[in-house]
Amino acid sequence: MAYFEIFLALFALLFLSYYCFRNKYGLPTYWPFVGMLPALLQNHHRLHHFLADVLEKSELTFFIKGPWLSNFRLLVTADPANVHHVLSKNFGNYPKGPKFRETFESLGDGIFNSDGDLWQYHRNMAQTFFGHPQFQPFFLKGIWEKVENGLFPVLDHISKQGLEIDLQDLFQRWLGVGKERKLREADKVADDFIFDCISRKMEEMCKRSLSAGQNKVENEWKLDIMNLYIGDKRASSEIGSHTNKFLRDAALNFLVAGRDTTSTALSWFFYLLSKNPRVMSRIREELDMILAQAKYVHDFNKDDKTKGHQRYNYLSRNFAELSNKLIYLHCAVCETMRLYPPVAFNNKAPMEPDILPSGHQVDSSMQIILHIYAMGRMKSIWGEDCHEFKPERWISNKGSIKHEPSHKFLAFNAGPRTCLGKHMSLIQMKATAIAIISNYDIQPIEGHVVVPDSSVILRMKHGFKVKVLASQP
Ligand code: HEM
Repeated sequence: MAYFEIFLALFALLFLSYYCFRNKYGLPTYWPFVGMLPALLQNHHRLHHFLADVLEKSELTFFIKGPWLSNFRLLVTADPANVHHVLSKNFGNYPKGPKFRETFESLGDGIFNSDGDLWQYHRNMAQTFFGHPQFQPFFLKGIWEKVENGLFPVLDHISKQGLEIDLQDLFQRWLGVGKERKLREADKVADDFIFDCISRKMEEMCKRSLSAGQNKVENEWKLDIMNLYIGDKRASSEIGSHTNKFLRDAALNFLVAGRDTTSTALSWFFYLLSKNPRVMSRIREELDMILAQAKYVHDFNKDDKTKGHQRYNYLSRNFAELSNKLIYLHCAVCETMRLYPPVAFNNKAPMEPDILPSGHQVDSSMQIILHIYAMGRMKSIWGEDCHEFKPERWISNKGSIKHEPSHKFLAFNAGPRTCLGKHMSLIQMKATAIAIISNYDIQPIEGHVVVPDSSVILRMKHGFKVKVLASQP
């Protein structure tokens, strides 16, 4: 009997708490002792979507409080004015902070994990490297080689054998072909690989500087970012000595920066195309129109089975001159990253108390989450049709690409820490799209469910299962 009474009392307490504390607007409830933890746990499998719902209902900013006595206090925002304030206007007050560093400890002292002088140092090095006049042609040549030697043979094999594959997995492997792939396997292997590269580079550089003129050596170094670091004379005085560990951290950060983001973006791009055949047709039309304008249609006939291949050959050989004509393709790529930004959120730690443009007060006991995924799905930012995949929203009345400010389209971050690989990855995605769209049809496997994971990199939780067919003329 006593048990029954205890049970009744507990039940009554729970009911009363629910009645008193539940949030009537569908927002997470703040419970005694446990704070908002229950709502987060209940939605952990669809966290980004859940937070987007919450932000839509709460004028774009919401304060999440954890259990009593814990210091779990998160201000989540999708408000472009707040984003602009944190990432640009008051940039100095919002470093990544020590918690970010703890979470991503394996990235060490690389650019992602650093603030202040160390960050500025890495940023300058990377800008010198990516801004080198030889970089762009060097990078483009690398992409086409990777497509022809790495991607086509695999896709041909898959299509001839009629195999089912996970496209997300394929992109991840393809962009991590060869030595880089080892990075995925384990931290230890990653370290061994990078340390090995560093010592080989140091040896090579010593030999070269003994045998060649100094000017020639310096020009070559700039095409390899690690050589740039190793050869940097300011290093020891400005940021401490260039130990192998420091060089390893620098290298790992650049490898991680480009690989997972671009492969994730490409996976969502082909997923959205498979759901929107209209967009796929418009991209093909655009490619054909570019060929027609270039008077490259002379020996095509309608049933020419090599048409796709010829289209690819022409576009890849002339990509540098033609890339600014790929307007619809560019818009489709941006639209993909609006709905599925490869980096789902950005984390900041205020140093001094501040008031955000939305009126929310922040201080050093909190973390701020700039929710990039949610930002792409807010009606107040992108309009009533914000959940639709519509590349046209990126095209201006004059037919050119519409510029959206980076604090509204945050996929590549904004302000002084804007992504340094933005231009590069857009080129890589458009080139890969041309290669695949010209030569293959990607057919999703029926019944396979594609949903985003809850992690910071917005990967597809169960991948993207497809068949690859050689494309019909
Ligand atoms: C679709 C592809 C890409 C997307 C969506 C993307 C997105 C981003 C985002 C959101 C950040 C800010 C991260 C943070 O502050 O925590 C970032 C930073 C960065 N990205 Fe990218 N990125 C992409 C490709 C690349 C590529 C190919 C590179 C070249 C290696 C690159 C290099 C960097 C670097 C060096 C930073 C650090 C900038 C800094 O802290 O000053 N990214 N990127």
